[in-house]
Amino acid sequence: MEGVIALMRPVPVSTKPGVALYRISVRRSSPYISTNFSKRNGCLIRAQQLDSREASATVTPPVSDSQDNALKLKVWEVGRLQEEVAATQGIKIRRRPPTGPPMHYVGPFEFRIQSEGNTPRNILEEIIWHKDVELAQWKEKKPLVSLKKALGAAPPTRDFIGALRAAQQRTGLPGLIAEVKKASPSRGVLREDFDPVEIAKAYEKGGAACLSVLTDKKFFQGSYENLAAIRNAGIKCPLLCKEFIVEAWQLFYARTKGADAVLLIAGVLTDLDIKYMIKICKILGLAALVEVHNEREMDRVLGIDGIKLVGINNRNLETFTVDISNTRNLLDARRTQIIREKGIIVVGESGLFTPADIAYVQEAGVEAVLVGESLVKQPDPAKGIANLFGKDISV
Ligand SMILES: O=P(O)(O)OC[C@@H](O)[C@@H](O)c1c[nH]c2ccccc12
Repeated sequence: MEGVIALMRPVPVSTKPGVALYRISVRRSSPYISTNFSKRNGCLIRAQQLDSREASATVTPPVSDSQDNALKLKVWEVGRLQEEVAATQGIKIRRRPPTGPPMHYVGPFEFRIQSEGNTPRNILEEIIWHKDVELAQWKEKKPLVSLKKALGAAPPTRDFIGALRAAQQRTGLPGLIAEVKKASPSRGVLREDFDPVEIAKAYEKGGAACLSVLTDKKFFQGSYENLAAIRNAGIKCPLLCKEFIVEAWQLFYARTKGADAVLLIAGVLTDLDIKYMIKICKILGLAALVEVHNEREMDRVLGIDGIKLVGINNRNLETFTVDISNTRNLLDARRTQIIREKGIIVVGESGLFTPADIAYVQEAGVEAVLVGESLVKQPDPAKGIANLFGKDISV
């Protein structure tokens, strides 16, 4: 079941008289299910599967002669299957309907009707749907082949996890991932005079082990230019590309912009997606911070091999409520045992403002923290770090 992933936008790749060949790409993470279909005598025939991984969708001859309708039907069917897979894993975030909101026709008029099915149900879903639209444009501009070429020119990766461990050993406090974050949907603009490189330098000076750089433009006013600028400014802290990743293409892109680590959100990605992306991260030398928010997500992630960094987000990305006791609640004795056995580092994320907050999550078992708002709002973010930890951790 997990091999079934939502399709498809048919792209004509060649047209000979009587035969039309289409490339059909899956919507989700997986380049391995790009499949060619050809149309002969009004029927769709699977012509070639480009990779050995199974794509379970098969195309049956369309009932009508309209190839377009048949494809749309398939898109819908496979999309439904994908949602079923996600639902069995407790994932509530749906992916954008691949064909966009459905059209309705009344006589000669054509219009879209808003319904539960074509309207995002919460902010995270809205972000993910917008990401799908953005991605379609980016991939057109920079197809995977060109990104793969650009990888050769990317700066080398630095050891994100090693930097967190070293900081924790040096200070006896959780290693700090300081976030370069201009704005967020829940808090609005956090800092008007936002100079990402200056902030990053201040974080490094203040003792941050690693940095997190928001790259989402629409909702967080971030950018990949910020990521690349920080990387090129000689900052030594390893960098996390803070993005809403739904496709493997984004991993390649992040790497070409100098990322050392990426975020994978378990509330958005199925187990299969996570496993697949972790493999690609390994190939690219990227660390993966896999983020969970609830017990179900935590247990899914603890069941996946190869994960070394798990973030517990204290903020619910669907409702924006923040509760730092979430970190403690998810780290009960049973899970803590698994985490120790697997050598996982847990990162406490969001809503950390005071030395008492840091002590609280450290007591709960985290070895690293991810902090944005409370640092970025300080006139001098380096001093902000000392205030947050209750002491200077730069030396
Ligand atoms: O600004 P805060 O409350 O310190 O939070 C930082 C970080 O945890 C938060 O930005 C975050 C955690 N997970 C995310 C996923 C996407 C965007 C942002 C986030």
